[in-house]
Amino acid sequence: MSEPLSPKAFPVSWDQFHRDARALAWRLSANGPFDAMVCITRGGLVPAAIVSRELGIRLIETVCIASYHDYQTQGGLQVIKTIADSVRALGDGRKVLVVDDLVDTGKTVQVVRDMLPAAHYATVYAKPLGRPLVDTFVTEVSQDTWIYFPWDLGYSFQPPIAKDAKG
Ligand SMILES: O=P(O)(O)OC[C@H]1O[C@H](OP(=O)(O)OP(=O)(O)O)[C@H](O)[C@@H]1O
Ligand SMILES: O=c1[nH]c(=O)c2nc[nH]c2[nH]1
Ligand SMILES: [Mg+2]
Repeated sequence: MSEPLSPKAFPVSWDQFHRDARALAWRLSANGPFDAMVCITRGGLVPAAIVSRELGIRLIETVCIASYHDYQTQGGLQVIKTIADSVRALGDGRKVLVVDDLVDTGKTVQVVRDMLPAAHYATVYAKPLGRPLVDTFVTEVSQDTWIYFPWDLGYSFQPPIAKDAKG
């Protein structure tokens, strides 16, 4: 793996992610009710499970987009699967909630906004460049921060902070 491009790290535990996703659901409860949810895979699958449970949303669809192919480097956006007809049949998306784990540059959310312009866009975390593209989020981190999600992490030895200390 190459050196991180973002110097700051924001690691998120499962507990913290659950709390933050539930906080997102609390905020969204003022905007609903929603007839359907679209989650942007894969990262959006996890908050989608938590938010749909809290808000009682049963029609859940995916839009499958990949863009970060090489760790922290964004490549061309690939739409692997577009939004299903069951959601398109609801119109321009006025009562549809679109969920993702985070918005960074905003390019991913923009692609979905072009498909469903009137939907409500929500992410758990946001960075400044992408923030204007979402309607609701919980926590903002700086643009030079990389968010480490619990599904990408494992337990490993941490060297002590002081260079001469022994672990
Ligand atoms: O705002 P942007 O700069 O477009 O980046 C945000 C997107 O990047 C990540 O997805 P990724 O493409 O890495 O795929 P994944 O969800 O399958 O991990 C993340 O889950 C967001 O969907
Ligand atoms: O795990 C991730 N952390 C991030 O900060 C990020 N930004 C875009 N894509 C991302 N994936
Ligand atoms: Mg994603």
